[in-house]
Amino acid sequence: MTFTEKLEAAWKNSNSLLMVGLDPDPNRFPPCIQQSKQAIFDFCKGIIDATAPYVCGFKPQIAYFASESAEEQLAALCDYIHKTYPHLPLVLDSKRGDIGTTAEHYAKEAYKRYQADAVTVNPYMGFDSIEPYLAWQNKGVIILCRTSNPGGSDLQFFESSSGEPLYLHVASLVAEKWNRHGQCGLVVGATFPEELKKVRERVGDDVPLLVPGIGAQGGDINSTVQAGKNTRSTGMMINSSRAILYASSGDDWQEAAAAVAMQTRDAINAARG
Ligand SMILES: O=c1ccn([C@@H]2O[C@H](COP(=O)(O)O)[C@@H](O)[C@H]2O)c(=O)[nH]1
Repeated sequence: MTFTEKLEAAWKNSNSLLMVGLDPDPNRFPPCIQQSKQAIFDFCKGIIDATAPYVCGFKPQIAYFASESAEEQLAALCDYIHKTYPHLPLVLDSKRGDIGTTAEHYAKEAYKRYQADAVTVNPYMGFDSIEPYLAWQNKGVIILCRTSNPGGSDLQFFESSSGEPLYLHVASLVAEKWNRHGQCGLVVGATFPEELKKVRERVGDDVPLLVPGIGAQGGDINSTVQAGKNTRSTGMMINSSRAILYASSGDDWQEAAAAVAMQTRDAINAARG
């Protein structure tokens, strides 16, 4: 099964466009978890089990694991997701970008070591830096387009000679040239619904958008869904990390995370119409 087939099935069967981001920060773990030798694994597993009924997938952010020398815990977590929730796509957020020979190893890291269904990548070094990911024909390649952070405008709004901003050029390149196996997606922030709408118009129905920026970054759910949905009222993995992970720092952390995930899914679904 390809990444996009798995994602389509998850959207339909879970009736959810919500993706939960796994950004484990040990300083914010509840006290009952902090003593564990594998606290990062235990915390993320607790969040995954609590929120799985409400999501279309999970997005671990590799930096949170690597900075704590917890790559083995990330690998164990990815294995756990695959075995326990085989219907839910796993998107590794690593935003890699390098020359082809090195990119081959980043692709192997994502798809083999971590068994990711898809990985985020940075397009700034051009097609030969993306090509090694495309060699894994069933796997997803989710390319940064219009990121959610304020500084994203510094470069992504830079205009080409045709007057087109760089982020739209990236959207066209991906949709028209790079998407060889139909497994490419784009990252577009919920904090910029106008640009999200332009990207959706540019790429049509079949390029999935990974949309971070609701929750802790303040993106509006209704505007996000109106701007980014496709004609089937799907097409997005709308990510929320901190607002769900740290909904409570007490003993009720799992219940609180589940409640926020359910509310967020319901708000997204209400906006889908
Ligand atoms: O443009 C981007 C691309 C990726 N991210 C990542 O998404 C989550 C957002 O976390 P929140 O706590 O929901 O703000 C995080 O892992 C970022 O690295 C993004 O925010 N914007």
